[in-house]
Amino acid sequence: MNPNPPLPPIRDVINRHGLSASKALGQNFLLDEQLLDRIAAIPGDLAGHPVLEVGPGPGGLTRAILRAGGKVTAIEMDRRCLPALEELSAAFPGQLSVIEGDAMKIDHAQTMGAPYAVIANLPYNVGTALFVRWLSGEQWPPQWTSLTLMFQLEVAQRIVAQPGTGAYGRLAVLAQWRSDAKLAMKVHRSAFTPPPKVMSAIVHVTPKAQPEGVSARLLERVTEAAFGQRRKMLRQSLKGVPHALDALDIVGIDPQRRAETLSVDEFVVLARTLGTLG
Ligand SMILES: C[S@@+](CC[C@H](N)C(=O)[O-])C[C@H]1O[C@@H](n2cnc3c(N)ncnc32)[C@H](O)[C@@H]1O
Repeated sequence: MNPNPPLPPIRDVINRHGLSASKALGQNFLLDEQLLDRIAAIPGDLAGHPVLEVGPGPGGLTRAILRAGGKVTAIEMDRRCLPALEELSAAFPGQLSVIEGDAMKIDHAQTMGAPYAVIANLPYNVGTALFVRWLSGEQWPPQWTSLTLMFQLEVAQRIVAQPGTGAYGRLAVLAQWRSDAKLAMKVHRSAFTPPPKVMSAIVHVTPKAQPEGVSARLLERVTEAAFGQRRKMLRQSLKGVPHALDALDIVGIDPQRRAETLSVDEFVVLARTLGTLG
């Protein structure tokens, strides 16, 4: 492995391959190599570790992951980026394979075959949809060992939010009930080319043991109903979920409380009890 082959600045790669940023594909590129190396360090030691990178674009973050020793499988939708990624693959022999396609339509676990870290700087809508997918599987622990993902700052804050705050909701419960989710780094909008309108942040998620006897699907059902009418009391918002009011009674949660006052653990206990009543 050659950790530091000489590479042209990313800006030159972008210019040489005519990779003008496409708004439709949510392209905001990171060019600062020091920043990229710091992002690639967030998951911990990547030497020899399989990494799934979604949306490599011209390969800025990709080269940082390769320098850190990761064995990268990168899924990119924009075929204009493929020649630049091929150059990167040649500079790091045997370390990078590129799949042209839509990451939403690809089975990641099957593609990777072994435990893998996920690293991605994606457009907001795709990032959130994939995040929900990575966290929603019934199989736990999942095949991914960590998620290191760039989000709009406001979305990152919703992921790590604590009860009693306006940001606390479905995303927080989903991210925290069987994972640790941390806001690892804020990234100023000026770090991107072109700069987006809002600030960004990187969230780092690692799986932890799943609480016994709780179905991911049932927990999702409860949080969807509870936060779907977040200003209402639970006795109102959970009315449509069979046995939910009985479950509140059994576990001793006051039905006059609102969703945002319940801790993640309380949601877990509620879903576990619901599972025994169905
Ligand atoms: C915000 S840019 C980031 C590019 C690069 N990783 C960086 O950090 O500079 C997002 C990239 O994701 C790609 N992309 C968008 N939607 C995608 C999808 N559904 N599947 C795979 N790649 C996608 C875009 O083409 C673009 O290259």
